[in-house]
Amino acid sequence: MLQRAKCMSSSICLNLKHLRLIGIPSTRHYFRKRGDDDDDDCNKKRRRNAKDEHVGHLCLHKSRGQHILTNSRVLDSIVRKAGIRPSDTILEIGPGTGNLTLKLLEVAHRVVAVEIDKRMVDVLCNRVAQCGFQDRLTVICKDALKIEFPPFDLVVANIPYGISSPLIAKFVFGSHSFRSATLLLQKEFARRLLAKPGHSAFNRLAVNVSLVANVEFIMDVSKKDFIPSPKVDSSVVKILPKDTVPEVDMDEWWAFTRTCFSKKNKTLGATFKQKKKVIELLKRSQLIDTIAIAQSGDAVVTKYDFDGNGSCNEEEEEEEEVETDEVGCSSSCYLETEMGLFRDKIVGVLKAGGFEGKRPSKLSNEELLDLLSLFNQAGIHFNDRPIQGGVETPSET
Ligand SMILES: C[S@@+](CC[C@H](N)C(=O)[O-])C[C@H]1O[C@@H](n2cnc3c(N)ncnc32)[C@H](O)[C@@H]1O
Repeated sequence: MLQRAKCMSSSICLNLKHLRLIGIPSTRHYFRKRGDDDDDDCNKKRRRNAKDEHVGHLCLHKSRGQHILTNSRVLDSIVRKAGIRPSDTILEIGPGTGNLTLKLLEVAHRVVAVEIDKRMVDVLCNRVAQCGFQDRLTVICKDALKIEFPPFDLVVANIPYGISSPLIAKFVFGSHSFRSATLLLQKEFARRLLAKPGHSAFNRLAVNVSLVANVEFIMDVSKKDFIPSPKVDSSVVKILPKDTVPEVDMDEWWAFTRTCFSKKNKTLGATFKQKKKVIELLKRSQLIDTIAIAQSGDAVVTKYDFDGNGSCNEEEEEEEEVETDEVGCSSSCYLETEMGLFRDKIVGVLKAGGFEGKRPSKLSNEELLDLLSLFNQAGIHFNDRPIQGGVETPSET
């Protein structure tokens, strides 16, 4: 009994401290009754979710990346490193309870905060009003991935890690011009963003982002600096859009890097000789009728083995019913010839550019751009979508 009482009292002390650190005055309950929440995401089901954490009466949802940064020195460093001018409008994604927002409002002209969770918005607005900053804060209570951002000069944010990739794509490939984005990210993700060709972390994310922006490492942040502590450490990076970007159709570039980096350590020769890739490219390059490919594509994939590793055998060939055209050649036969020629064309481009034995993980953006240009000149295309006006972003950076 005595032990239980002790345990309860230490738990209360801890909660009060947490409330203060995440920005909620301990004398005030923003979430008076646990079942009284108007955000339907904080319903009973979610509260029962063992992954969520309660701090006082505040239920923090891990699924929404609700880890509140509480180390004041780290918050100050982020604001200092962001290079904010007094005239700047800052876009903050996921302000949470407002620890970073208040620091931003001390130095910036205006903050536009996009927060999906209405409970967080209530806490944020109350704190900001208490500091007298309410006239310089605009809060948008929406999903940051689903809205059109108003104009801004800088992004400064501790973002939910689950949306890092699409959010960064939205910034760097979007239509807004801005000076920089200072972002707190999961450490491994930050490493991938910063990776250079030849580094084990170098991947499609780094390739795509580095085409249009430079990324600088700012600092590492310990998991202990958050409430609740996440499982992973974090890093702050600064993304600076480049003044000039290569003239390349972005849809084509994204589709090209998706193909190249599907197996980033394979040689380009091996990747591009795969029958699946040849069929995809042939289809996209519109050298044969797309409907014909759609109708006979499956048969072709199992039947013709361009890279020597497939399951082509005579039985399969005999069993398959194929329609013959007027001159007596089957449509499969026609496709086989077309694809053989097309594969030779692809290999020819790779050889001519000296790329056949090279691996995507070691290529610079300049080399990748050269290769794409050689492919396009040869009539080989990667993108099957109509060219967009530059606002659309890749589904997966
Ligand atoms: C890592 S917390 C950061 C909180 C605060 N900025 C800080 O530093 O302590 C992420 C915040 O983003 C919000 N969030 C999650 N998904 C979001 C989305 N799709 N759009 C906008 N906000 C989102 C969460 O509700 C949470 O408040």
